[in-house]
Amino acid sequence: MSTAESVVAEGLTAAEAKARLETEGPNALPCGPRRTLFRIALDVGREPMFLLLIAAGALYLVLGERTEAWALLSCVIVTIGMAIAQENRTERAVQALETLATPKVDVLRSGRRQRIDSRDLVRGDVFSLTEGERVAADAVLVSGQDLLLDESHLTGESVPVRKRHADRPMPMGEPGGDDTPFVFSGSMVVRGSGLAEAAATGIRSRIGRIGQALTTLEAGTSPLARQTRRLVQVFAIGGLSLSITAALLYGILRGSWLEAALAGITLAMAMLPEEFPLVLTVFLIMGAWRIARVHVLTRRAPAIETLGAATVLCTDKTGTLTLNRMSVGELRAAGETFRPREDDGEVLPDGLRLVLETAVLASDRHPFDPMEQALQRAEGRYLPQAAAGHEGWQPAHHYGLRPDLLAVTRVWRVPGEPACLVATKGAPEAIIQLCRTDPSLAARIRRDAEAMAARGMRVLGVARALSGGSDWPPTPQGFAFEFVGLVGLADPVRPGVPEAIRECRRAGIKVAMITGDHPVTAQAIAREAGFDDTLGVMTGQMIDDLSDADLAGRIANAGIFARIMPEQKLRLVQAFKARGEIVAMTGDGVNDAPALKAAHIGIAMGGRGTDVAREASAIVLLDDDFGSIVQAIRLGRRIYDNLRKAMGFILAVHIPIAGLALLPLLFGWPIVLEPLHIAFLELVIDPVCALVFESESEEEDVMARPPRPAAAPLLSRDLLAWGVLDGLTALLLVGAIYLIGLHNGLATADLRALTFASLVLANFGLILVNRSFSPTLRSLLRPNVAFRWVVGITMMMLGLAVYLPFARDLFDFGTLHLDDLALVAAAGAATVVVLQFVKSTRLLDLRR
Ligand SMILES: Nc1ncnc2c1ncn2[C@@H]1O[C@H](COP(=O)(O)OP(=O)(O)OP(=O)(O)O)[C@@H](O)[C@H]1O
Ligand SMILES: [Cu+]
Repeated sequence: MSTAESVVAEGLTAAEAKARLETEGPNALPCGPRRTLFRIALDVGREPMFLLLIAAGALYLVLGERTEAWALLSCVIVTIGMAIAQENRTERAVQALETLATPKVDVLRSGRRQRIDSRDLVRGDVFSLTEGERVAADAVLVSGQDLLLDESHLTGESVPVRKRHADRPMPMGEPGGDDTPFVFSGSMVVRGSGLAEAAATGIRSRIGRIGQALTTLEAGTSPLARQTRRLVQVFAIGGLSLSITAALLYGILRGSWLEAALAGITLAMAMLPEEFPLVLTVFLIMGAWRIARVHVLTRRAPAIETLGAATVLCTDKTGTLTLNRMSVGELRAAGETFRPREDDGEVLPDGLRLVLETAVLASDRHPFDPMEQALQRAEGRYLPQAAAGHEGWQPAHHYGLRPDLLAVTRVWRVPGEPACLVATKGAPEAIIQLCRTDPSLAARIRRDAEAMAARGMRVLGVARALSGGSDWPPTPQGFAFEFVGLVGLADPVRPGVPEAIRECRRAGIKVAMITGDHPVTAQAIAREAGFDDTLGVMTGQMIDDLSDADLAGRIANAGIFARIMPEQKLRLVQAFKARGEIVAMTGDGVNDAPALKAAHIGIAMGGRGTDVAREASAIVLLDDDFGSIVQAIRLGRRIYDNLRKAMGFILAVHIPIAGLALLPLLFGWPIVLEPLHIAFLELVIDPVCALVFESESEEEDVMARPPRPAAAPLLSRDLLAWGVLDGLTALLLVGAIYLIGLHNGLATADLRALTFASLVLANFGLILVNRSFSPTLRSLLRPNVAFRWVVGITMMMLGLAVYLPFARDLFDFGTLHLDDLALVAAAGAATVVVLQFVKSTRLLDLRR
């Protein structure tokens, strides 16, 4: 404390702090609204099915039919359960940023140390850093002992950085790099302690600014959820008006208003499209699970539907397209070239020793970076003596990678030497700049570097300098560097990537590479990976020089974006979006977060990504493999297809149910479907049947057709027509059986059992013809385990309902005889035959 007090005597006074708190706001990040249990209960209570069941149950109670009433009310529990399960799924995206806030902090106010809520910390406050705690605000360190901070949430660098206190007041700087005095809100103090003067709090802090950028960008609501809601609305309004009309007619014609109400409710239940949202939720949850099996984690359910519509896929290069398994592929200096083949007895030419040695000296001693690891391995192989010789050298200083200078510089104290050795490596342009080489040498270096890059290698320039003192210049530009040579690092393209890219191209998806690497390297890798070579290259510099409108115009002809800074990714996403593309984008760093959030599908890297990137993304790639993205897209298309099939099916099955509830009412025939039957069909049989589509395998052309237009409706005109046709066919067949039974003088209970069973069998027929968009017999018969299960379970439930005395009484079923069963089976078979014939005429295109 003694040092601290000498630097910052007193800290703020209470009055100053209070005034600042009022003008600048609390030191906290805004957090998203949370759903309360009350809200969920309220939403469930508004479910129409819930209300109808309760109404029907209440009417039964009034009518004195206890058993029916309780059976219906137990269905209420089923709806509540389903609704809560559905609610629970929504937006569980935990805000990592929120949890970063520390609750308490020690501050120095008027010379006294006191503990306050971290919310109340203001700019200018002197506060303490403690091991194991997160830093409360962006601040300049004024005293500190042996401080190590984990800044990975800002830099993505998982190795903790060392901090050194400032001995004079200074403005805030950048995160990353050792021995700076700047600490940042949300970083973890890994070791040591200190005092710091707050420079920015709350939303003004760096993490707050990122959080700010994240919340101001619209994530966009799921178009599918919106469409489903509209579908439900249209159907519900239609169904309700029909039900009310029927109830009024019934009441007027027959005079019994209580029964009229019951009939109306029955009809409404029959037509209520409550399965639509249910199926959507289930398919998305199951879809998330399927996608997880190809090592892709879904964080936001809507991403699954959007995946299938993606038109542009922007991907990182290193680690996603390539293995990030670097090896030294070439060394060059003064006309000499060496390409390691890793044979025994290979020797490194003398003229290239210095290149490799210097490159290693410009690396961490225990490197984390795969490039630096590769350099160290090469040194161990070709220069074991040099590696051993550097053991005793002491690291003295370090300059990290910066957007404006793509180079890493390290200063070493050499035992027995008066001067320190400064080694640097980085992008050739950066090294040329550092060495201030004359134009002819610069031109030669560029030529060499490009020749190496053309072989797909990442090229680093290497330079060295000697430095006397211990007073290091603020930037590496302060040293007198001398150019040493070039190192090329090879990073093989991931196996499977060329196939995955070919698949994307066939599926009409444009793949764009976004890389920080040199354009020539990027192009070489693109060629190897099988990118569309008619597309050009754009660099970060070119992008900076273009207006948003020009960028959106030019971007269509580019497939490679090289020397891009993470901050520029957001503009690229927005330019693609301005062209109406559906953009999927990968990223891993903190700076990628706004772009990931802005993309339709943000894809974070699970392996090397930061938490912030993950939180901003819709999906996380667990194995960082490009191939997995393409598999996820393929699954996304399949899930969407299956969802459409299920929606078509649901539309269809409502028609016979509603028809059989309505027609007897109109014509004065015996009523066979009562609320309980309908509840059984609607809450048990239909949803279970709809599940068959979830496990339906993909259409043969799933990756051979262009992405569906983003605005394409879920139920297209053709699919709608097909669904109605399906339903009418089923109604016709089941209605015919009902009339045959009626004609043969069956008792109402027997007729009810017959009709109900035919309805279930016709349902199976509808499943079969809806399983594929294609009319081939093969697609009709392809295996689907779920279908067998559903048929088995449904038949069992039907059997129990018809033959179990208790259930038979509850459902008011008569007996089914053998000839009845034959008729029932015929209903199912006829549905398939008729509709399969219709499908084979190909008058309707169900695919879109
Ligand atoms: N450890 C390092 N030492 C020296 N230079 C480096 C180092 N890391 C990166 N560079 C330089 O900075 C450039 C950009 O690197 P960066 O890591 O930002 O690329 P990136 O965007 O991750 O690229 P990619 O898309 O290939 O993953 C590199 O091409 C290289 O020239
Ligand atoms: Cu329904």
